Amino acid sequence: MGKVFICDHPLIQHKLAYIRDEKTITKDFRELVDEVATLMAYEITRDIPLTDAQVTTPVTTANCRMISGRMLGLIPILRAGLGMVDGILKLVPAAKVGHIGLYRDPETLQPVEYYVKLPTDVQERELIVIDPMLATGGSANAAIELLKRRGCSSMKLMCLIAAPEGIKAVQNAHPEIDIYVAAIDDFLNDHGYIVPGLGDAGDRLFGTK
Ligand SMILES: O=P(O)(O)OC[C@H]1O[C@H](OP(=O)(O)OP(=O)(O)O)[C@H](O)[C@@H]1O
Ligand SMILES: O=c1cc[nH]c(=O)[nH]1
Ligand SMILES: [Mg+2]
Repeated sequence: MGKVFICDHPLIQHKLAYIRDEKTITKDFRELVDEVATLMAYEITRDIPLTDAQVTTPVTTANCRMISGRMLGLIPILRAGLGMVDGILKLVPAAKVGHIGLYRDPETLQPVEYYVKLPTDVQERELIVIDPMLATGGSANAAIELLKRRGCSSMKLMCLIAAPEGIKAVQNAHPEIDIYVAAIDDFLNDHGYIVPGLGDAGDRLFGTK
């Protein structure tokens, strides 16, 4: 079974409190999500393999370790996943970015696909599927299934806030996937919103409500 990692670094938790706050304006919300994404990227890249390398310093030769192996791919689920991309790219600027456009039908809560554009070598990359909110898990599962259908085999899921229902849904459908979150909240309300959550991440990022 894939693991669930709670990124409980004090800086992440402090910023998450402001992100949740209904008084936080769009500009600050966007900046805070970007900052938390950078901090979470530090955690999610912790197991990237290293190989020995020698570097010539101005003094002598240094035995170093450098990143080797498969390159990263970031897969934000539109729209809200976009808010975390730049923050991760600050740490891994060579990562390529693929976009999966999904919106959740407000009645059925089922994800509706409207856009897909992936790097041509996506199958060869270690992927991070990015979405601030894991509610029912329908959107994350749809994105992961789409990537698997395209031949992708190695991926992690990165969210700011998850509902227990969403974690269960991803674990049932994709038991091998590790999930990184800043917080696991209490439950979903009747409209499929995470409680206490932060409201609609896309609307708060882009000021659409
Ligand atoms: O786990 P789920 O129940 O599928 O819900 C989570 C999804 O809902 C939100 O997207 P939304 O449909 O609001 O689209 P948006 O990002 O364009 O606002 C959120 O960003 C996730 O993609
Ligand atoms: O709480 C929620 C649930 C789904 N999507 C959001 O943006 N927020
Ligand atoms: Mg939304």
